[in-house]
Amino acid sequence: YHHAGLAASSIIARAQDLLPSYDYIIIGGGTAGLTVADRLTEDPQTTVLVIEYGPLASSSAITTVSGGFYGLSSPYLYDIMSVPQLNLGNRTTAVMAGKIVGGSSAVNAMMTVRGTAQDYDRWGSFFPNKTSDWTWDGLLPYFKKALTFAEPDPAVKESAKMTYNTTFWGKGSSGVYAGWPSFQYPGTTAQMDLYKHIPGVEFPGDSGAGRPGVYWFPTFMDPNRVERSYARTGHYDDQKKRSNYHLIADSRVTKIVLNGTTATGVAFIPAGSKQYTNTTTVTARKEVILAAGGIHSPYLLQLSGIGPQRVLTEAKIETVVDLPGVGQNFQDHPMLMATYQYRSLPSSWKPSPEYMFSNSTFQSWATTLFNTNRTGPLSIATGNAAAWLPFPVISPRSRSISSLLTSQNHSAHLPPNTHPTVAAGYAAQMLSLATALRQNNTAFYNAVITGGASTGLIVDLHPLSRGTVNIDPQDPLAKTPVVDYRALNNPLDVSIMTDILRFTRNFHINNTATAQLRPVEIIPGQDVQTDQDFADYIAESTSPSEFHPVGTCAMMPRELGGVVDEELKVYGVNRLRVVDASIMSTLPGGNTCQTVYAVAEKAADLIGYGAKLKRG
Ligand SMILES: Cc1cc2nc3c(=O)[nH]c(=O)nc-3n(C[C@H](O)[C@H](O)[C@H](O)COP(=O)(O)OP(=O)(O)OC[C@H]3O[C@@H](n4cnc5c(N)ncnc54)[C@H](O)[C@@H]3O)c2cc1C
Repeated sequence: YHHAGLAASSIIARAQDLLPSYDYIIIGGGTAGLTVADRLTEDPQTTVLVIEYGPLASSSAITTVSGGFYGLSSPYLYDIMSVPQLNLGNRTTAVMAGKIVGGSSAVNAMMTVRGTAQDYDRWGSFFPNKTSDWTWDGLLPYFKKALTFAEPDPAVKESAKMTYNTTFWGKGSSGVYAGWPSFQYPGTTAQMDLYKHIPGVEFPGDSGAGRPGVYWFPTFMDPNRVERSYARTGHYDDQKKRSNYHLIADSRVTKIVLNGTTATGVAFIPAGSKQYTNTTTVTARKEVILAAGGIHSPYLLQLSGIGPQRVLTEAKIETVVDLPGVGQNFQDHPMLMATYQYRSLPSSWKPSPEYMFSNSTFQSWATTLFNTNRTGPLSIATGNAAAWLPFPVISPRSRSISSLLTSQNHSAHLPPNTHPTVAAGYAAQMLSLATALRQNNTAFYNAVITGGASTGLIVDLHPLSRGTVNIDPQDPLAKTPVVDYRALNNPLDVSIMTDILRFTRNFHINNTATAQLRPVEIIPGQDVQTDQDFADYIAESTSPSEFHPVGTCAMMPRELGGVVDEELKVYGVNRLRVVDASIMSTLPGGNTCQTVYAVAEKAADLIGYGAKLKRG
C-alpha cells in the first residue's frame, strides 16, 4: 500500500474528510479498537476516529469458517520474526497478528472460549485494596455484553449430546456472534467421554461457566451467513450510518503526540511510506486510546517516549515518562506437539474428520451441502470441544512443583537489568500461579478434541517464563519491534510441559479406556522416556506462541511494574489509555479473543462513564 499522502488514503466514513480534531482517537482498528469505537459512538455527541495500519479488505480468506485456518494463511498479517530463542535451539518464530480492519479477530481460528473465574480474579488480586472489580464477577456482565449467543441446531445438539447454559451468555447487545456449526463428527462426544475415566475432571456444562474441564464451546461465526463474525462485522459495518464514527485505514500511527505528559493527539503516515517526517496530526479533545494489540501497543508507547528509560536512551528517544513495565512481562501460550493415532475407530465414530481428506464421496457430499444451504461439515471451524484441565488432574507432582515455584528466586529468571518494580510484579504473579498449580480452579492443560483418529497440538495455558517486546535501538521507526519470548527461561516451564506430555501419553496409550482403539504414539515417540529426553524434546519442538500476545502494558500497580491502572489509564500520562490484549497482567487459561472483547466492553464503559460525569 503505497500512497502519496492523506489525499490518496482511504477515508472510510460518512464524512468526506477527517476533522481536525475528535473527542477520542483510537490507535488500531482491531478487536478492541472497533469495539470501543462502536460503544463510544452510540452517543451521537461523541466523535471518534479510528486509525488502522491495515486495509479495509474483504476476502474469502477472512469470511470462510471451514477448518478455521484460512485467516492464518491470509496476507493480512504482520511480517515479524522473533529473535532466536536460546532455549529452543536458537529457533525463531513467526509473530502473527492481524494487519487489517478487524485486527486479529479477522484472521484468528475462531475458537470462542473464556478462562476460568480464577484467571480473572487473579488480575484484581494484584491490587492492594482488594476491592478491584477486575474479577470474574466484575467481568461477567461484559462477557455477556460482548457476544450474541446463537443456539445450535436442536438436532445436532441432541445427537452430539451438546450442553450449554445460556445464563452465561448475552443476547442481542453485540453484533459479534458466538455461533455453532450445523454438523458435529460423532466421535467428538465419545472422545469427551473418555475423560470421565480421569479422576478430578469436571464437565461444567458450559464453556462460559468459568470452570476448567471438558466442554463444548462455540465459534466466532454469524449463524445466518455461516461466515466469520469479527470486530469489523460486529462493530463497524453495522455502524456506517453514524457520522460521528470515522475510520481511516492504510494508515500507520508513528507517535502519540504529547504536550508535556498529556496526550493531545496522534501522528500517522500512509502505510508503507518511509517518509517519517511527512506526518499528519489529528487532535484528540478528550483522550487517545491505544488498541494496537499485544505487540504494537508497547512499541508505540516506547516510540512516543513512554517506557523503560534504559531502552529509550539506547534508541536515542527522549524519555517523557520512565515507565519500566512497557514491553516487559510478555506472555503467550506455548504449543507442544503430541501426535497419537487410533488405528481402529469404532463404526459409531464414523464419519470422522479424516473423511474430508480421504473419502471422495464424503467430500462431495460435504461440498454440495455447504454450497446448497451452508450446512454440513464445512461449517465447522477449529472444532467445538476441548479439555482444559487443572494441574493436579494431570500431574502427580503438582504439590512439589508448586513449592518449587513458591521458593524460587523469581527475578533470576528475568532478563538482567530488569527494573525492581517489574521483578516485584513477576514475583507476585509466580506466587499466584504457585497457588493455582495445586488447586482445581485454573486450567494449565489444553487439548482440542476432534472426534478423529489423530490428535496434535497441546497448549500450556500458564507459562511461567516472561519475554520482552522492545523497539529496535538501531532504527526504531523503520524496524519491526524486537520480540523475544524468552521461552523456557523459567526452568519449571520444562517440568510443567514434561508432565503435560506424560499425561497426554498416559491418556492415549496407557489407558484401558482407549485400548480397543489400538492407539499408537507418533510424536514424541517411545524413545522419549526420561526427564532429560522430555527436556530435549521440548526444546526441539515447542512453539512459544499460540498467537496470544499479552502482558506488555500490564494492568498492575505501578510498584509491580504495571503500565495501566484499573481504569486502564497509563501511569504518569494524562488522557491516554490502553484497552487491548496487552493490559492482561497474566494470560487467561483459554484463547484470548473473547477476553479481549470483554475487556474492551468494560473499557468503553469506564471511558463513557467518565465522559458523562464531566458533561453532566
Ligand atoms: C493467527 C491467529 C489465530 C488466533 N486464534 C484465536 C482463536 O481461535 N480464538 C481466540 O480466542 N483467539 C485467537 N487469537 C487471538 C485473538 O485473535 C487476539 O488475542 C485478539 O484478537 C487481540 O485483539 P487486540 O485488540 O488486542 O489486537 P488486534 O485485534 O490484533 O488489533 C490491533 C490492531 O492495531 C493495528 N495496529 C498496530 N499497529 C498500528 C499502528 N502503528 N498504527 C495503526 N494501527 C496499528 C493492527 O493492524 C490491528 O488491526 C488468534 C490470533 C491470531 C493472530
